[in-house]
Amino acid sequence: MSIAKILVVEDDAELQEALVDILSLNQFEVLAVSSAEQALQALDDEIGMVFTDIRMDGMDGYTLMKRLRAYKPYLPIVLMTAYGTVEQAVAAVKHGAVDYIEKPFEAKVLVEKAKAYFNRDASSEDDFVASDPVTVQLKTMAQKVAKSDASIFIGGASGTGKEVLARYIHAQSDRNSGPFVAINCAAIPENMLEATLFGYEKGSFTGAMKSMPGKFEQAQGGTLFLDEIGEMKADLQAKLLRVLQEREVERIGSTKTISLDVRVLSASNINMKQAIEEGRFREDLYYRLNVFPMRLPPLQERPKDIAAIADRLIARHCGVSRVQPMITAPAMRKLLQYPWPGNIRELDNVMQRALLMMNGDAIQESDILLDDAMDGSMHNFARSERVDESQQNSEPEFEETLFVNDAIENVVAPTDNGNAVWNEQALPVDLKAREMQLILQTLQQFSGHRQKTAEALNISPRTLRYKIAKLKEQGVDVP
Ligand SMILES: Nc1ncnc2c1ncn2[C@@H]1O[C@H](COP(=O)(O)OP(=O)(O)OP(=O)(O)O)[C@@H](O)[C@H]1O
Repeated sequence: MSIAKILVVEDDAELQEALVDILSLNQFEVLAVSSAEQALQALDDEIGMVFTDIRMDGMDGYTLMKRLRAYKPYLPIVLMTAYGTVEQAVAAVKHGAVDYIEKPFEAKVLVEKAKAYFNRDASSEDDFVASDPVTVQLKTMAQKVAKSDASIFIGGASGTGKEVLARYIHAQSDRNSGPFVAINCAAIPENMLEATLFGYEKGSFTGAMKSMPGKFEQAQGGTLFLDEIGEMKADLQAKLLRVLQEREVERIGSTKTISLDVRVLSASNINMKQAIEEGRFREDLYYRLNVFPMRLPPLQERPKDIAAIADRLIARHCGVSRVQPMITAPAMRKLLQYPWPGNIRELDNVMQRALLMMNGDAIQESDILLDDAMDGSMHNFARSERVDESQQNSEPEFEETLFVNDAIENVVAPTDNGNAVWNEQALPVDLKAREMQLILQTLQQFSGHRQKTAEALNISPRTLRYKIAKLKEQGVDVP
């Protein structure tokens, strides 16, 4: 839960005290100051909303609002206005205040405003948003099964929310005061996965400088979530099965057994039945993990989730200090018509882009930049280049705008050795950055082979050379 506070700026001591009491009684954290100057000093990342008086000695509420806006463009600011200044307050709303309250006001009006603008339900990352009948049913099932210690296997494509569901099950269980430990079995180097899961003693292998508890031990009293379990190699599958059967673990290099009180949840996006048939996954282990199977359908199969999850993602990215924009009907229609191959993770990216693109207080259809449209633009772009080249220009024509350069700066993160690496997380919204990403991925795919990369991208080797030179200028490590 966020520790964000409401800042109250009021020079009338009695009124200030009353405001603090009302808000505190309604579970808000409050910080009160008596002047605009003090408010500017008090401003920090914990301030999630401001109620300010307008007429104060020194700097007035309007000026304060403008100054606050400069620091924090999305901070909700509510002006408290006396009779006679309402018109000005209305004008101020046009210039950035989210609302105003006319004095004298009832306590409930103050609380309503606080709830409306401050109460961004970042309530919990653990909450599993479900609005579609399919997921509503799944959620009800999760609540019931959470109360037992049964192992649950969650199937579903990448980005459908398997980890979110696992966290939700933990949160709903009697183990929720214990730890939730998640490990992605595919992300840990094969030779380290055993040590990571079971722990090791100092000196048990080269590099084991000190003893370390494994994920099983770390999850004592709580839940261990084994993600991408389908990627686990056969010998480790056998060891995992033994640990699950005996409910005890031995660290590598130790003969001491440690009893376990851990509930195991697991997930995979591969077809486990097929993996078993092909001998890649042990059937006995699968049945131990799969006491209670759950499956998250692709987002496309639960369209009623789209609006609810989009709202939650927006709230998450706006945090407590930005007014949450609404999604216009045409924008929502666009979201509903898209097939979402990347599921909720892709929806998340699209919402983040929309928040960057939007102007005003609502997300418009044009702010929704879908991946396939972006890839499409990339191909159109490549085609238009070929036309340029056929005109025998000595150098390809590119719109190298400042925006492009900014975008590249955002997607490359410098490393310790001064080189830059591609930072997928920081990928911004514009098409050029996507284009550059595509070039790098294709280069990697063909181990840096220029000719093959150019062919795969359907651009000429000369264009590719030009683009690589541009990337290198930006400090990107090109394979
Ligand atoms: N029901 C939901 N409500 C809100 N956010 C969700 C929901 N489901 C997924 N998300 C968000 O979508 C993103 C992907 O979810 P998650 O990591 O749980 O997917 P996954 O199926 O485990 O993916 P992978 O198989 O790639 O590990 C996360 O940002 C998560 O917070």
